Amino acid sequence: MLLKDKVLLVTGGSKGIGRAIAVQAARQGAKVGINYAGDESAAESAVKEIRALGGEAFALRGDVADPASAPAFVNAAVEAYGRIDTFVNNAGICPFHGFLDMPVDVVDRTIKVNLNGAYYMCQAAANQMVSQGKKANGFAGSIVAVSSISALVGGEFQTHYTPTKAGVLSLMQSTAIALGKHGIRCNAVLPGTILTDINKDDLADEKKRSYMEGRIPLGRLGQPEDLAGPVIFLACEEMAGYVTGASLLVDGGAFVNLQ
Ligand SMILES: NC(=O)C1=CN([C@@H]2O[C@H](COP(=O)(O)OP(=O)(O)OC[C@H]3O[C@@H](n4cnc5c(N)ncnc54)[C@H](OP(=O)(O)O)[C@@H]3O)[C@@H](O)[C@H]2O)C=CC1
Ligand SMILES: C[C@H](O)[C@@H]1OC(=O)[C@H](O)[C@@H]1O
Repeated sequence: MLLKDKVLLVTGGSKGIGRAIAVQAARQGAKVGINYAGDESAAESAVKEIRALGGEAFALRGDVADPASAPAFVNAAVEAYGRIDTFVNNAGICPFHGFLDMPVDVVDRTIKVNLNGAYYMCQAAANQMVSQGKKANGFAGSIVAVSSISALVGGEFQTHYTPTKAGVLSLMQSTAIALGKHGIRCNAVLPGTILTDINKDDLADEKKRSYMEGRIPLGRLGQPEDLAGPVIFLACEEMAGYVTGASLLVDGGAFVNLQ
């Protein structure tokens, strides 16, 4: 088991990519904490799924856009498990909308959740890891952020969203520098198009869905579970102890497929 007795927290862990990470972390021996925004029954079912595997989990409601939600989540984990080892910043929204008539509140909310929320959460997690100090092996913890292929390429209906994903990637690069001396590694995963609630409506358009599928050399859209292995790898100090400031595309090859 790659994360035996480690503590892993994940924001937006009740559904989609975050849930797949939480479940795989529990399979790998981690004790898990899940943050979610509003859907209590999804969070309860994620906790139930982990406990059914014999794992330990708790869920805490909190809007990541609220700076107070970050210390609340970290403190709840410390109360439950005594420490944190890996923090996965995953919560995000993508309300598809055209550029020219983009409402101000949609831009502001997307930035507050995806980028400001990532900043507050990673900062709170890092402070906890620094206060725990380095272990005998020199590591104090790791942070993995779910950025996106959209950090590197654009989207007509994602002009408010893609800058937040580029921001999250940049945040991991700068925190890798700021936190290296504390024994904290910071990395990003960049998913391609993964089938979750976030794009259910967008991909209900069959024409768009088959266009997106056609762009992927591996021949299929992603599943949330496709992200779990890469995140666990980056979290695991035995496997990825010299990896920090890195970004890992998990997109079935979509990014490199020009023609
Ligand atoms: N799916 C994809 O194709 C891709 C997704 N990503 C990124 O992956 C991450 C996860 O997305 P995905 O799994 O697809 O999305 P889902 O919609 O399936 O899940 C989103 C999760 O985030 C939570 N959440 C949403 N807003 C907040 C908030 N303000 N505070 C706390 N939790 C919140 C949701 O909780 P609740 O339901 O309670 O609101 C839910 O647990 C996002 O950052 C997204 O940008 C990146 C590239 C591709
Ligand atoms: C939500 C989209 O389907 C998804 O979000 C991303 O970050 C990817 O680039 C996809 O566009």
